Amino acid sequence: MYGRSTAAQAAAMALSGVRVLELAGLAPAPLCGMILADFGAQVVRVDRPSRSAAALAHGDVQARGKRSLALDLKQPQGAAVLRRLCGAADVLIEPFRHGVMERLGLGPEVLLQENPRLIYARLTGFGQTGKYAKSAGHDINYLALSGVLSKLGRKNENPYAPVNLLADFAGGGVMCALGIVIALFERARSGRGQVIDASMVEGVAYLSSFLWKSQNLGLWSQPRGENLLDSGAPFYEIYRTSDGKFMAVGAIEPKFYNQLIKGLGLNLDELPSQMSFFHWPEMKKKFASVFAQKTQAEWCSIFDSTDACVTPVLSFEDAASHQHNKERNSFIKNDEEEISPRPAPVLSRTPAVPSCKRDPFIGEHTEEILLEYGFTKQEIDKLNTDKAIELKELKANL
Ligand SMILES: C[C@H](CCC[C@H](C)C(=O)SCCNC(=O)CCNC(=O)[C@H](O)C(C)(C)COP(=O)(O)OP(=O)(O)OC[C@H]1O[C@@H](n2cnc3c(N)ncnc32)[C@H](O)[C@@H]1OP(=O)(O)O)[C@H]1CC[C@H]2[C@@H]3[C@H](O)C[C@@H]4C[C@H](O)CC[C@]4(C)[C@H]3C[C@H](O)[C@]12C
Repeated sequence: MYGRSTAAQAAAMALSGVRVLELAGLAPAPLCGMILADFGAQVVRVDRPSRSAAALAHGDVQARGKRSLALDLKQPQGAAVLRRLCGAADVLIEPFRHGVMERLGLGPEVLLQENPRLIYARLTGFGQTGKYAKSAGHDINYLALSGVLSKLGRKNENPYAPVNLLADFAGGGVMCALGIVIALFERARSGRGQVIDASMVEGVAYLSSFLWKSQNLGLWSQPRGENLLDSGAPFYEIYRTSDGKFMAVGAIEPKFYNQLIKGLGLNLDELPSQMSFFHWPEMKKKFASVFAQKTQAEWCSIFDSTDACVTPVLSFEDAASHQHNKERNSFIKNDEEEISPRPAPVLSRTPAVPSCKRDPFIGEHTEEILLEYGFTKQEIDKLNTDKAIELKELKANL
């Protein structure tokens, strides 16, 4: 089931024994559940029965280490099953708009009444209150409303959202996982659960505290795309090489900047001062013309052993096979030969031991999970007959 480590190491993981119910949703909640599973939690993903079209739309590519229970929450019997599961669980992650769980009779008041130790995590875009609480949205909308998107993008171009990494994942899935771990820690002292209102707008805004707190440092006094860290500075930029690849330059401090200039074969005395904003565009052109003269590999051989803060921009394939990342086993391969990043951070004594198994089919573990949570075979058969659940008979690969 687990990585190349032993089952004993898996049992020793930091979150071992924590029971999590993750209601199937889009991107952010599945990452939250995967993080908890990677660090040892027993995560059950509650899927819509596969016969529902919506089930397919929520293909969970972050399903590592999870099991799947197919349950129709729209049926009273289905909602009753979830209530019973929550009575014996530690964490519930719900990824729906405000009001959905209440309509299902599964709001926090009900579930926390029945299990005061439950940690009820509500991962939304806009939060449980406020003008947009019931509005649909996606990463780009939350990033926009947080103010962060206005700071991203090059001079004279529209603001740029970096895929759906910042709001969905950094400000959503990861922030929610942090909230759950904090609540679990607090429960060890108080014995009580609580509701986590994880808004992606606020999560990504919180991540940007440095931008807010550094407004008066002169770091952001220029228009977007003309500042030190937002593609304005020639020494904090990306340059194309002669073979059409790229090098990332982050030589901020003068001691590193001097090594950059040396590596480029330029003369510091013949260049404007490093922090001369006015000269940055012409310096950028100069650096670009120099980087364009050599291949990425040639620049790596020049800069790899220096503190010039210059690194190759690697594709996923190259990142997984890069010497540094291989030396640290930063990327792992599962039983299906799929490569993906290993869990981070690395804990020295109780590291994450990610599952190597393939992702679960919808409803693959319905019966196993219900039996584990105390349902009888008769109850399960009745639920199946009434189509409140879906049992997945794995067809033997004959
Ligand atoms: C890969 C694409 C997604 C990329 C990430 C994207 C950029 C994001 O930002 S994801 C973050 C979205 N926001 C949130 O998660 C915040 C909180 N959630 C919400 O705001 C909403 O859930 C919503 C806006 C995301 C969706 O709103 P929706 O109205 O659909 O849902 P809710 O209001 O929350 O209500 C849920 C209803 O469902 C009922 N429910 C839930 N569970 C069950 C259950 N077990 N049984 C029964 N019923 C259940 C619940 O009761 C609610 O019912 P009511 O409304 O009646 O109360 C992907 C984005 C789009 C995908 C494509 C698309 O779906 C079309 C194709 C579909 C096909 O099947 C597969 C291919 C697609 C092309 C598909 C491919 C990809 O998945 C996408 C591109």
